[in-house]
Amino acid sequence: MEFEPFLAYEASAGSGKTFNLVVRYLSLLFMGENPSSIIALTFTNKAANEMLERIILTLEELPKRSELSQIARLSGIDEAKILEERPKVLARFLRSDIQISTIDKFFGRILRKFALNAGLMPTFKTIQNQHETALLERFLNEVEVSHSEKALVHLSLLSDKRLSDLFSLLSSLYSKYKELNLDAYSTLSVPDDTTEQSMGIAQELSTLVLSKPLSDRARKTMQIESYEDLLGKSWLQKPTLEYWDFKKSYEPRMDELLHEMQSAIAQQMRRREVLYFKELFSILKLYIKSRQNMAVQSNELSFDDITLNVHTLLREKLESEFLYFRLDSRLKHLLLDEFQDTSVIQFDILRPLIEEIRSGIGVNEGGSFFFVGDVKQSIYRFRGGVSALFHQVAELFDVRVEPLRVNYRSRSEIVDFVNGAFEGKIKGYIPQQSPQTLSGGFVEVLSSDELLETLSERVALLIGVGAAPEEIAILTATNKDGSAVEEVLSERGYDVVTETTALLISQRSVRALIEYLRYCYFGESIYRSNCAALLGIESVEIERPNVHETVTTAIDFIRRYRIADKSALLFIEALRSYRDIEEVVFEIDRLEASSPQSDLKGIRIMTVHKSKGLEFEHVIVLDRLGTPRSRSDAIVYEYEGAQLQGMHYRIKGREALDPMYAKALEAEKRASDEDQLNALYVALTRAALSLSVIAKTKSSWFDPLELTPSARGVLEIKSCHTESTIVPKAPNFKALEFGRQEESVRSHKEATHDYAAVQFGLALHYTLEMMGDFDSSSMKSALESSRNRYGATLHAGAMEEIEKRVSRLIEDEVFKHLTQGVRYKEQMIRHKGNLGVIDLLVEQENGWVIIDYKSGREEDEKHQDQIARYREAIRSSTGRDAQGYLCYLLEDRVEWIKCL
Ligand SMILES: Nc1ncnc2c1ncn2[C@@H]1O[C@H](COP(=O)(O)OP(=O)(O)OP(=O)(O)O)[C@@H](O)[C@H]1O
Repeated sequence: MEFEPFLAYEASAGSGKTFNLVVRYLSLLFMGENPSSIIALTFTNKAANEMLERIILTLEELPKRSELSQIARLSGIDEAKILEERPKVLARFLRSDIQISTIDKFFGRILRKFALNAGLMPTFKTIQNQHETALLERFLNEVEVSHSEKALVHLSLLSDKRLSDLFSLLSSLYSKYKELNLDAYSTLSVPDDTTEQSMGIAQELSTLVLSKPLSDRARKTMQIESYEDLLGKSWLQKPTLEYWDFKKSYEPRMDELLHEMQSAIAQQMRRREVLYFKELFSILKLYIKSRQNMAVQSNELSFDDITLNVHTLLREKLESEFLYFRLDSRLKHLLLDEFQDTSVIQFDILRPLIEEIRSGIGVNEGGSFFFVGDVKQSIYRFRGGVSALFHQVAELFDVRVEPLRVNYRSRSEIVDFVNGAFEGKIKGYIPQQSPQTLSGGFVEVLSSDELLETLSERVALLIGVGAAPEEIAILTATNKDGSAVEEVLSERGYDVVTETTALLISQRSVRALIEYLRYCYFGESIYRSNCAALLGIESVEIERPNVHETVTTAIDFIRRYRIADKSALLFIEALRSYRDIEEVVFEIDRLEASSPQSDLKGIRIMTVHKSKGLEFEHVIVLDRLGTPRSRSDAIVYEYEGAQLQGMHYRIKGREALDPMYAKALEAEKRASDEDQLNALYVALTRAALSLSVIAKTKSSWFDPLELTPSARGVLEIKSCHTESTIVPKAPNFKALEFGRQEESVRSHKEATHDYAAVQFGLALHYTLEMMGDFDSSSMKSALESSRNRYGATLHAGAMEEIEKRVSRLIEDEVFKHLTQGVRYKEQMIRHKGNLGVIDLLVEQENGWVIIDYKSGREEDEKHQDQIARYREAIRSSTGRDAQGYLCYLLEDRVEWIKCL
């Protein structure tokens, strides 16, 4: 293998595209290239951060990394020499202006450089979305000034849309307006109105048909009250009237009239379309103007604003040579990840840069262009991503495209499952191979109508067998579903990481720092107390300093309180871009940067879209919680490869009358089916060790894959869960819930690697939890609930065994004695940062009794420690004595251990 300057990998998930990109990046470094001459771009912040982390980690651990041999092969430098050079290369890399970022941020940097040429201030802020109401106000103002109110109202009427819907349509058109010819409709003549003509033909047809002997229902449907009524007739959509009840009375004249009427109606629809686009485009122009003015005035730009401004600047205003001379004369190597999601406009901006590299002249001599992607994972069509671009670009720049066939991410059971699910479903799907070293893994497809319940059980099971929370990712279809999952899991005591909790400003160390800076600025003691509470200490001793230098103040603080985790350091970095402390205290809540993955503790919850490019040990993909909304976009876009060929106005029933429209609609449907399959492909290819798919029994998101409930492989856990807390948490005891079943935390306690035993333990606990009283009638109904819930996953005879053990328990004299008093089942406690569930807590006259059930005798000592912790927690929070018992519900007896 030698270094090929122009190369692309088009390959399936987990086949090492990003891996190879990192290898290539590092090879360039070892070949002596300056880090600032290499740009590596990807789509999401997460992916960019991960790429950076991967590069640093690989450099740090190079001697034992598999990348080493690859770098040696690619760069032609031998391994010993590479290792010798490593400290130097790492030091230089860390000192350089590293250009690894999202494509949006890269464009942001370009725009900042040329802001004045674009009529903007270089200090502009980037924001997620423009301020809706302010924008609406400005837009309506613009409409008024240009006397276009009528057009707006007309448009609203034509499309039967509320202003807010129209406004979001304008916003989505804004991002692609450069692909549209905004003047295309202004000169187009409007087809004649054919309503009357159609009604005339309809009446003639009606008279003709009604003159024949007909069934009552046929007679009824031939009565036409109005034009709208006519449009609703199902026979209008048919190619001929020689069908159904009309058949007997059919004569050819009927079809002549039908076809004449159909083409008149089709023309009327085209008329509506032309009128619609004329109005829409004139209004769109006003919208674009308001967006642009607003950006200038507020000095805030969204990523769409940035991209469009950069495009105007580079492709319309400046000479590109001049631009790239000024942009960065050092740029020589371009590496693009996830290329399938590049939009036409983004590519158009990058194009001169690639041309420059391709021309290989001057400073670009020896330059390179490398891109990787997977068309099957193209999921940003709605945002303008055009997967067809991949091959077009390869052709345009004469780049060799190579496949990668081996999956290095997922265990073989998962790879086989994914192959089986998508072969024949995704066009041209090539099954992936597994290396021998990655055999095994676990896949299950569960069918359930209680999605969140089943999900909690799966989480409990994974934690129960020893998975660390941060190794688990739950992928949902929408953000809303993610919030529902977050609520359920948090309620059950799990730490979760979502997009919001992953924000840098949500991290405890950063929040403590912010409170401290606020204290410095406002001098109010509340901020000081907040800061202390966040640090878990009595009080913050530092006196309020005189803040001249925010960054230095922040550094002093983190040194003093030893909170220098990665998030705090990254935050210090972010602070540098603020003008002064005043800007920090008022603006910091809008900081959108995320925390490094390694600082985040808890189960990951994210949408499938956000999971692209990422990998996790255990993945649970959850079906849609709600029913999806049906498509109601006003416009049907028609693409030919990456080029937008046309736009059609969506009208119900139009496809039967207008073949061009029918073709476009069909293509759109295919593309949207493909989007759905691609999203599922992304979802099912994130897991390394285990994958659980939780599907609804009806109208499931997974329907296109025709999955059946099944399980394959063995669930084995590689690593052990270690907890590292950066900031000490304040010890507290909090009675969270009474009478709730908390398997999640409970499963911690019966950590066993045997799936059947875990299920048995869970079902036994559940039965005891469900017993209102400890008598046999309560037991019967509790057993019933337990059977419903666990029946399918238990081994044969397990329920009977549970019944036997529970009956023995409720007859047990010690049990009867210990449970005299007020009983709290499944009492959740939090103590010293640890979460636990006491199976049964009894309040007696002379103190508390803690009972913890166990179904087996393994790990005695661990259990005793646990009880000791519970006793301490109860004692310290209630001030009363607590006795702890382990209650072993064994096969042949009940055994008690009193913990001292
Ligand atoms: N040649 C290789 N040798 C060893 N490990 C590899 C190799 N290639 C990839 N891997 C590992 O396999 C996993 C998946 O690789 P990577 O993330 O690069 O795949 P990808 O093709 O970018 O996936 P996706 O399309 O899902 O983004 C990573 O953990 C990576 O370190």
